[in-house]
Amino acid sequence: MTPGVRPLVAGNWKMNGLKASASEFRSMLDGYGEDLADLTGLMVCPPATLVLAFAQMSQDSRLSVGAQDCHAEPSGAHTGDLSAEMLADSGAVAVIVGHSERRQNHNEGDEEVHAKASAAWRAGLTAIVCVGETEYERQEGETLDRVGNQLAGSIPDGATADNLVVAYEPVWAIGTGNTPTATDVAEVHRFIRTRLRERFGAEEGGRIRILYGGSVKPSNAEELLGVDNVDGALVGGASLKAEDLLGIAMTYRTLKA
Ligand SMILES: O=C(CO)COP(=O)(O)O
Repeated sequence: MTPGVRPLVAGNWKMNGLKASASEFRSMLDGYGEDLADLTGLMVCPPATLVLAFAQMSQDSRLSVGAQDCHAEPSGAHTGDLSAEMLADSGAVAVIVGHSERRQNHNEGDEEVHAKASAAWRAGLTAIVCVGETEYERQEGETLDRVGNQLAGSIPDGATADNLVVAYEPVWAIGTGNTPTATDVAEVHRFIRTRLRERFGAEEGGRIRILYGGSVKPSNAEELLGVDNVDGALVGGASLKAEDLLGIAMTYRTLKA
């Protein structure tokens, strides 16, 4: 945690969810009471097909809806792509960019992620920029170099605590059940915090949320979310079950007690 920073627990549904998932979403809405909302922000990033429906359902709640990717251009001849403006128009307030699955499956490099983050800002969305090392890079001792390069290359100038969230997601921890030790998480998050302060100023850089992502579940949330400079979680698999995502958010009851 970072003193004075409201954490965020965000669920990344990836390519999962049909209209029938609305009941799962409604359970999240119902479970996200005012007492929990006082402790942490809660967001669901469903597939783009559900953004509009979920945004409409959550209109009077404090649960927010994000998207998982956007194109860098506002409109044009890009069959199958969606612009940040379209996502904002559908009710998204944030968009994940540079997730490792997009970096790997779609060959997205830092330059493209940078353009997508700029597009998010142009449309008034918060950019959730993902960074993280592969297993090989960790074994070779290259973790901080890799993360440092991704931060420098993927985040445009002008980041603030409102328009940027950084998600540290070690690639080898995603969907594997493996997580780094709390000490390793602390080292990387401290490094990211230092870089953000250097680039965006001590105060603004000190307030930008840095989420941890990779096999977060209710049973390990307390250990991971309690680490210094960990300001919430980006949750994949466990976010598909309302009780698990809420269970992770509820960790803040214990941590703030
Ligand atoms: O990629 C992730 C979130 O963006 C993490 O996924 P898992 O929580 O399934 O490991």
